[in-house]
Amino acid sequence: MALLISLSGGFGLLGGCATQTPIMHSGTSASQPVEDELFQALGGLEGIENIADQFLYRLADNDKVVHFWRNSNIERFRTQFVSHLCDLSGGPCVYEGDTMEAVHRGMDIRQSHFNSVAETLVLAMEDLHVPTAAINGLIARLAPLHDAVRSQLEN
Ligand code: HEM
Repeated sequence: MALLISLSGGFGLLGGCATQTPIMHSGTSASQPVEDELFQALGGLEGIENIADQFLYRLADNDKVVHFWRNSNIERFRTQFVSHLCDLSGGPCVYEGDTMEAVHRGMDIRQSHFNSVAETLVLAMEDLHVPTAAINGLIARLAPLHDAVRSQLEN
């Protein structure tokens, strides 16, 4: 239940992108922000951090998939996840972690696992009253990553 929280020592202590200066996309200037509507609709960086935290709280209660994070550094995951969602939604972050394929290789993620993680993310956003259009917008940007995340096994 409180597995993830105990691993991380409490979310209140977690660091995140907000405390750092976001890395701007190359080719941009202060007068030409790359932030798009989806990033704004998600509540900006603070909103995305809240989404990541709520996602982790819900994940801790999700017996179908929580074991995948058993050996993970949750604070690191949280930082990278925020950066990835910020980048993906058009915010001023540059995700510099490994590719989705490399990160998830060998985890044997099945379709049911993928669906459960996606559902957990949607429920987390609903908890926070993120507008439905923004939820759908983020899911639409995550969907193309499906094949990179999922194992090749058909199951
Ligand atoms: C579109 C869907 C997904 C996206 C965009 C995504 C994104 C990410 C990101 C950005 C990270 C952090 C990478 C890093 O540490 O550098 C990560 C790590 C991780 N993801 Fe996913 N993920 C997705 C689906 C899933 C699913 C379905 C599972 C399992 C059922 C999963 C399990 C994990 C685990 C366990 C880690 C931590 C790996 C570690 O500790 O090194 N992910 N994911």
